[in-house]
Amino acid sequence: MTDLPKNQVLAELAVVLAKRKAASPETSYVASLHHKGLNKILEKVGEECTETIIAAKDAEHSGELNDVVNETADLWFHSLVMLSHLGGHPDQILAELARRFGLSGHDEKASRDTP
Ligand SMILES: N=c1c2ncn([C@@H]3O[C@H](COP(=O)(O)OP(=O)(O)OP(=O)(O)O)[C@@H](O)[C@H]3O)c2ncn1[C@@H]1O[C@H](COP(=O)(O)O)[C@@H](O)[C@H]1O
Repeated sequence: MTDLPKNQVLAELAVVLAKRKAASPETSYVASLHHKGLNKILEKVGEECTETIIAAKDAEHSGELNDVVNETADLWFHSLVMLSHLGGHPDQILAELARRFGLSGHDEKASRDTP
């Protein structure tokens, strides 16, 4: 737990994930994922995605969001490891979301469907 401001978390995590590419798999979980390769990382992304879906369905009935928050954090984290493994950076995702900001999904789809 740190007092890192929330708007710096993705950037700081990206720095750590990049450094872990050269770290020992014995001492670092992220290094162990990089070491095992893309297929293992994608397996973890898929697992966390499924666990997020299950937590969301449970939350629909219980109204309790703790598990959804934890599983979504696992999903985001493993997605960031995937991005890092491929040489990407969270800024690219933030830039894409910023580009889409204010553009209705219906309008965007209609513009794609127009020949
Ligand atoms: N944010 C995270 C983070 N979120 C989740 N996890 C780990 O993700 C792993 C997988 O979660 P699972 O629930 O699937 O756990 P599991 O059942 O033990 O996994 P498997 O048996 O399937 O391998 C767990 O070991 C969690 O601890 C994380 N590990 C690391 N980080 C960040 O990455 C940094 C670097 O981590 P290290 O490389 O380990 O130093 C840390 O300082 C953190 O900031």
